[in-house]
Amino acid sequence: MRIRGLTVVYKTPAGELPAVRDIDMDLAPGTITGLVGESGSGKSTLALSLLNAVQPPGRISAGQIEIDGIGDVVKLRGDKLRQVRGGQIGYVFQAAQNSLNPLKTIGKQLLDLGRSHDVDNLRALVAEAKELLGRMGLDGARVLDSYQHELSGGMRQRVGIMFALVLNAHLVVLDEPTTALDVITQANILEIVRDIHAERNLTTLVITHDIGVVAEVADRLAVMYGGQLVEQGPVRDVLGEPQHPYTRGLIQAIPRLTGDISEAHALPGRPPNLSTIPTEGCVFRERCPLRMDICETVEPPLVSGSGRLVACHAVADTPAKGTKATTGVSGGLTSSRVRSGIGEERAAGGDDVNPPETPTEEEQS
Ligand SMILES: Nc1ncnc2c1ncn2[C@@H]1O[C@H](COP(=O)(O)OP(=O)(O)OP(=O)(O)O)[C@@H](O)[C@H]1O
Repeated sequence: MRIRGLTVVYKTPAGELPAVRDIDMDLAPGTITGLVGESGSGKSTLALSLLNAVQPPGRISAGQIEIDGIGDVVKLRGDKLRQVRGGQIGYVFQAAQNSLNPLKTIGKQLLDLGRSHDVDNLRALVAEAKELLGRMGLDGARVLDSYQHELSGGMRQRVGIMFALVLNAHLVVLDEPTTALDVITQANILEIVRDIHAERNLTTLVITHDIGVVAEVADRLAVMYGGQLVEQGPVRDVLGEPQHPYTRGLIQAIPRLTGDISEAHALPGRPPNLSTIPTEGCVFRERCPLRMDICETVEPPLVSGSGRLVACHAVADTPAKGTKATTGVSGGLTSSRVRSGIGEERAAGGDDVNPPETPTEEEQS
């Protein structure tokens, strides 16, 4: 999946405001990408766009979402769009454990899904559902005969995953798959996500505000703030050596089991909402310890280096003359790896480092 220039706006009393702005992102086949960010950063809006399922008062106002073999999802309408949803892209909704129909058994809901996708062989569909549920440690026949209130939260979440996969989707989006589950069930669900992803060679996007979840399952990590992607890269690199001050802040806010508890620092301030997202300059500057004058007016481009994409003036450049760089985040940000990556692009491409249209093969791997 290649997302280019994706912008999604919501109609508000102050006019249409972007919740997702000019996003470029690739989901490479066979990878699990984690998308993290605080509440309100635009994760669910981005995820719904992937199915062209943003509802009024929202709409996709610009961009393309190309999927191999399908084309641009943004342009799909009617029957074709309905077939792609579920058939090619499976979606496990936020709080999936509460999104089942309370008045119908799971089996009845499965048959409804099959009929709405013109599945001829409903018996085979039921067999596939049982097999998937069995694969996730459940008694398929019993679950299909149950109403949602007869199942635990973890069981319902597994039913949600079954619904996303039963039509053989190859691209799967899981929105907060483990929220509201206890830690044991959480670990269990993540193991299932990993196993089924590998077995079926899926392309998976896991949306979460919990970096721990991403560390468990993802190959790649994308960090979102104020409707924009501020850092992307291989999960180990981003977590091991975060470069954007927001990513660093998110990681520093996690309390450790070992070491000094006082080492965990909450990110100061609050994330912006639609009406307070800055319309020029850097979206993160209000909370940034490395804020410089340039951040007020110039939006930092997403710059690539060493397989990483980062949108930060402080990472991309030494502070320009006359700017006031505030220190406070140490290490990593000015690492020679980033500098040399950016330096190489400058040498090759002139003064301006523009966001790359397509990440290189090295970046994707
Ligand atoms: N139907 C809507 N109408 C107006 N604004 C909306 C609507 N849905 C979302 N928004 C706004 O869009 C922004 C992004 O919301 P979104 O739900 O995509 O974020 P999120 O990162 O998924 O948050 P959460 O983790 O809380 O679900 C927020 O400022 C939110 O208030």
